[in-house]
Amino acid sequence: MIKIAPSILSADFARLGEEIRMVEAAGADYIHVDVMDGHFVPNLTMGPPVVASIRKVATKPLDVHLMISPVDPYIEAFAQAGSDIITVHAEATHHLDRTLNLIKEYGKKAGVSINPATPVSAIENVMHLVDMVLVMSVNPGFGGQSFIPHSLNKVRQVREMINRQDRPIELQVDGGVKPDNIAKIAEAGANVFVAGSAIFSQPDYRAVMDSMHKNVRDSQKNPD
Ligand SMILES: O=C(CO)[C@H](O)[C@H](O)COP(=O)(O)O
Repeated sequence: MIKIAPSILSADFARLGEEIRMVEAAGADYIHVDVMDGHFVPNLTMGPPVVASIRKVATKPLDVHLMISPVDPYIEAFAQAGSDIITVHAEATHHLDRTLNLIKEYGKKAGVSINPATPVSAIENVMHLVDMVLVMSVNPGFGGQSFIPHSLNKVRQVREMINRQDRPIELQVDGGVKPDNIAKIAEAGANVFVAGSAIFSQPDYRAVMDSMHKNVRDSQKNPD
């Protein structure tokens, strides 16, 4: 079973509530919220007040991806705004263990993300603290970029690290995920797929998500 997390970065912000209801009705498992600060990444998006507004509309878990540095001073605000999963970047904090513990102190699921240039070894000593690992398959900052092929090796490496743990940890991939590459990413070991432009650029959100599920199912039936 795979999960799909539409990234609202590519939604029509003037109709955000309606867009969230539409992707949920079309089969979204999580609502992926990209928070960017114009410092850690070269773009600005939204903060806790927007997450709090989304919380009133969304029925699915809010999967909040913080691309901000510093990050610790903002964990409380994003937790209180109604985030369910808070993911931070290994590159964005000097004390990753402390940051992940802070998320857990607020009763939230903790995710850790690594950029394309960061080796998986950067997170091996915090695996016992995380509920999700997010492998970025583009350099974060913008939707609509192309999937970086060497990310597949990192997904395989993280899957091996997860398999060595004694509890389930989700493995999410974000950036350039499309119906035509999702099966390969799933084969590498990912189970949660963030997709922004692939979904929101199409008129029929359900058709895109259905084709993602179908392509993964077909490749599992007929592995090459
Ligand atoms: O975190 C992100 C960018 O930093 C976005 O979630 C990601 O890029 C999704 O967009 P797309 O599916 O269009 O690549």
